[in-house]
Amino acid sequence: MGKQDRQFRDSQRAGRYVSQPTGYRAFVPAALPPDPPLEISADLNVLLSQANLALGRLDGSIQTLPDPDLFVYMYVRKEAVLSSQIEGTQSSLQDVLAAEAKILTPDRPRDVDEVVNYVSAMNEGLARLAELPISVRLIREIHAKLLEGVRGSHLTPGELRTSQNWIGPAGCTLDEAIFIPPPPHEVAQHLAELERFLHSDSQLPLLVKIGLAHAQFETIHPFLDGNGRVGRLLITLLLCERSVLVKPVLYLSYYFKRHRQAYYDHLQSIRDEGTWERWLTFFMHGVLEVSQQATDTAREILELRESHRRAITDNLGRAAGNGYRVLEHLYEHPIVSVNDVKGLIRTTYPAANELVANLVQIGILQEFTGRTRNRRFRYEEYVQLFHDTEN
Ligand SMILES: Nc1ncnc2c1ncn2[C@@H]1O[C@H](COP(=O)(O)OP(=O)(O)OP(=O)(O)O)[C@@H](O)[C@H]1O
Repeated sequence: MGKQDRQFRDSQRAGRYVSQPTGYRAFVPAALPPDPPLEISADLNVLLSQANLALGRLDGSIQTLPDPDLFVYMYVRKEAVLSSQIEGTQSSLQDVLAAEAKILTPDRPRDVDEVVNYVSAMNEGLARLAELPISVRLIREIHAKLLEGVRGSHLTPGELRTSQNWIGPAGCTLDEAIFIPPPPHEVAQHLAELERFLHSDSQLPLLVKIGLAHAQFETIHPFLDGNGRVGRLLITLLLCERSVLVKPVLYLSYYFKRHRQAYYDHLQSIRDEGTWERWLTFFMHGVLEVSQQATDTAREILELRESHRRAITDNLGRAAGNGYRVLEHLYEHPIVSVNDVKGLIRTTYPAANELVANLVQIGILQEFTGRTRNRRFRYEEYVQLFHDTEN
């Protein structure tokens, strides 16, 4: 086959641009898997094994934690913050923790609710997996949750789009678009094909399947808003559904955010040049890098917990038992008030106040509102473990 023929064939591999009656050209994706079939080079194969190993190690390190659920809390919030930050949302992890602890500050970013919704969408999606496979129906439910009452909520949450959308610089017109996804009447059909691919017993390695599925989802762009976030949620849900991870602890959005332009460019060149393998290489690098980092985080959490348990044993005397209870609680609720502690250990206000003062004294908690009433205390070192990779 000549060079030009090959170029033409590759440009049609992921789909084709089709002229629409009103004059513009929309991209109509071809069903997965790619045809001509993927060529998994020796290098990509090595990377795939490394990514698989790193994911396995991450999964193992979470499962050996004394109470895995306790430690998942921050991973989910971190992924939610990063995925929402890729474009637009300004909220940080600290803002989300404060919002969840119901701390109202005048400078609270308005878009923090978006991240809180992302957390709910992730948790509900994971819970639904017990009853429902990953399907168009589940994706729509997740979308509805994600957009409930926030940015884009006027854009039909949970409903597939019925008009043409496009991707390009903010406020650009259809004529100026970088990319025009398939016309609205085809969306349901392309999503159904994607669902079939996900449930087919093709021999492709699971990570390859997930990488292909994410890119295909972004190409279909089935909603008027939130496509990026739903597509990234889909990655985590697939990893959990297929039991690659027992818990949602991979914050891959960290990688997409850091390499945002490359992320967008890869998605675009799949469509224009059929470069599925290049995208998969980029994707596997991300899985590898973030898995290793998340495994380190799990080890650091364990070490922190050990050292703080020791500090409690050494300093709290008879109150040590209550100290351990508060410490465990902090992994799921890193911000507490004296009243929270009072309720947790069922004691009097003065006793809870004293315990909190002791925990401040030994460096576990820190008051951060600067107020004398309604004080709030944060488990600072724990929150900091997740902070480094945020910005
Ligand atoms: N050529 C492209 N340029 C930019 N983004 C693209 C491109 N192709 C696909 N995308 C995907 O589209 C997403 C943006 O779509 P949309 O605005 O509907 O999603 P969102 O979740 O509301 O936004 P965002 O991901 O930007 O926060 C990007 O995150 C990316 O995943």
